[in-house]
Amino acid sequence: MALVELRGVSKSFRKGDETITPLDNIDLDIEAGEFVSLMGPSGTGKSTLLNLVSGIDRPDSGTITVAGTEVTKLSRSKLADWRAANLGYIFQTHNLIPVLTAYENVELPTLLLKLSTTQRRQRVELALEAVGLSDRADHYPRQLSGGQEQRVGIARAIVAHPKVVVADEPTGSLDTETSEQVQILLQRLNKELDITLLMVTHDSDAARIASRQMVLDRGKFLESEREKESLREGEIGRQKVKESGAA
Ligand SMILES: Nc1ncnc2c1ncn2[C@@H]1O[C@H](COP(=O)(O)OP(=O)(O)OP(=O)(O)O)[C@@H](O)[C@H]1O
Repeated sequence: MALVELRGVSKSFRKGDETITPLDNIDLDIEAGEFVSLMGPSGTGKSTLLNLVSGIDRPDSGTITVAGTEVTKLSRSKLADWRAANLGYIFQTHNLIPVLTAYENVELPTLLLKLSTTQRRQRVELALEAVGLSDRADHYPRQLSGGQEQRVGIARAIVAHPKVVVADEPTGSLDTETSEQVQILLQRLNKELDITLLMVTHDSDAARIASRQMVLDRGKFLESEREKESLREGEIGRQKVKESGAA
């Protein structure tokens, strides 16, 4: 069985009189140790998919199983504990708490786990070390660069040793150089720490660092390389227009 398994998953939302179906009866298998990137036009349901895999939202139909646990069957209270122990979430804007130091921000998810003080400290120190920020442990977010803040966000996502880490446009608000550093870091975490990653991105360079590249469009995953490539080219075109300030 794959580490993440989606079977017949559908999700719709109502917008006024209209029903939109970002995910229409989709299947997905992600094996342990894989790094999967997910691209697709804006509004196609990429974030919706991450929210379902992480149990933040529930599908209308279908099942989602992560590391043998059928997430779709868990009650709301069980889901919170399950998520704390099994799932890491990297946001586009790191969402760090400004009044807490880097160390305290990374420590937060571990407070939901049954760990001794020593175990907790070791986990936080290891996570900060993994992202190369041991020397910034006492710094507050405002004392860090954008790239360093994102690395703290990544340390926070991996500190509980989750089975899966989902990332929603982790390089979306970074400049090119910092974005490349974060991409290298994610690739290292995947290869060296064997962290299974599902990353949504609009950046085709970031998508290429993944071991498998998927594209979602109109409720379905695109299968053929030709379809995927033409969609990616469309994304690059849109990105260039945005960068030139024409949009
Ligand atoms: N809670 C909600 N209530 C109503 N509509 C929603 C909700 N969440 C998402 N949607 C709609 O579902 C569609 C898919 O949204 P989603 O955020 O998953 O897209 P996306 O592919 O991540 O987009 P982007 O690339 O712009 O971030 C959009 O039309 C969005 O407006």
